[in-house]
Amino acid sequence: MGMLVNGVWHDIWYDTKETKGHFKRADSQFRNWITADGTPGPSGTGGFKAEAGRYHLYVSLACPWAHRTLIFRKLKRLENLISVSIVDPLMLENGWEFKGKDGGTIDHIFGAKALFEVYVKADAHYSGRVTVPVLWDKQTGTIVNNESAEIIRMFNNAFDGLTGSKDDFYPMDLRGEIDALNAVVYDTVNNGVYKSGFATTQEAYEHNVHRVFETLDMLDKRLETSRYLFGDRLTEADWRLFTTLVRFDAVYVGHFKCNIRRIEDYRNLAGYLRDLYQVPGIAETTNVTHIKSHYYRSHKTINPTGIVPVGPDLDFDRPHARQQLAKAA
Ligand SMILES: N[C@@H](CCC(=O)N[C@@H](CS)C(=O)NCC(=O)O)C(=O)O
Repeated sequence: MGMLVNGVWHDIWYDTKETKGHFKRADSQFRNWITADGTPGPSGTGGFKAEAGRYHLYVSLACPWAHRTLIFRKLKRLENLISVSIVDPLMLENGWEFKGKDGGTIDHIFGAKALFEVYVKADAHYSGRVTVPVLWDKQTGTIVNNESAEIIRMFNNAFDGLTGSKDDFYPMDLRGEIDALNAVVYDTVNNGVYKSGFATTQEAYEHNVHRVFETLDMLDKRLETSRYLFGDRLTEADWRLFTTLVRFDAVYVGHFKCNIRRIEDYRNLAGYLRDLYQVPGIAETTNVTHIKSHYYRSHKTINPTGIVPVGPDLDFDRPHARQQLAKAA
């Protein structure tokens, strides 16, 4: 674990001294957008036109943020248009590395040993964390964007003219409501589990872990009568929640101490999670071995022995019976 300072790698862990034990996630720095015609998107500059074979995605199969982008690449039929490199699950003194084994790949673009080398190629003076996902432009030789929330929005429609896909996970009439729910789920669930797990004071941990479960309880109620978060329409809000839920019982309950309840204990969230997992293509994007091995072996301050628990027994293929709700709605 570490970061780049003016293009030079330093092996340092998150500093929580100035925030009374609270973990604060830094903002992503590359914020350009791929658009259908290359005009600028909501932030950054233009020049990134949707083209087959031009872009490359760097991901970790362990990372919930990167997982979002793999899901959208799959659902929006972008696999033949956008290539992928997969880092090794262990993130230690060199940060994310390419090992080319056990489900990870080499760096298909540069043959780099570590992801920080790719950041330095984009900006020789980059200072900041070296995170996945990274969306790379082979044509201009730079990082287009390293913020998953924005990458999935690009994938949702920028390439539709090339793929013919009509699926829209951010429909115009729901945008306001999706944004509002995303904000709560991001703060208290997606990032909430990290704020609980990376807390270094009892107070910071307790504050955040209660908020995780307040939101999960609220979502469980919402899903009592609704198949997905917005009725029978699958939206990006569901996929953003999914990548945290699918990791929850395997790592967040134990490793991040989010153990008030398990997802399996929730009447509706448990079936909802299986429903999403069983959407064609999604199981292929989910790698529980990478997930467990990354968290338990990379965060030495939380789990110094690096021992990976054997359980729990997870079976996301069990029936979920949530189709009934869609009919009732
Ligand atoms: N806001 C970013 C967060 C990405 C992120 O924090 N990824 C983690 C892996 S789950 C990472 O690469 N961390 C490395 C580090 O912080 O040094 C996004 O959603 O794309």
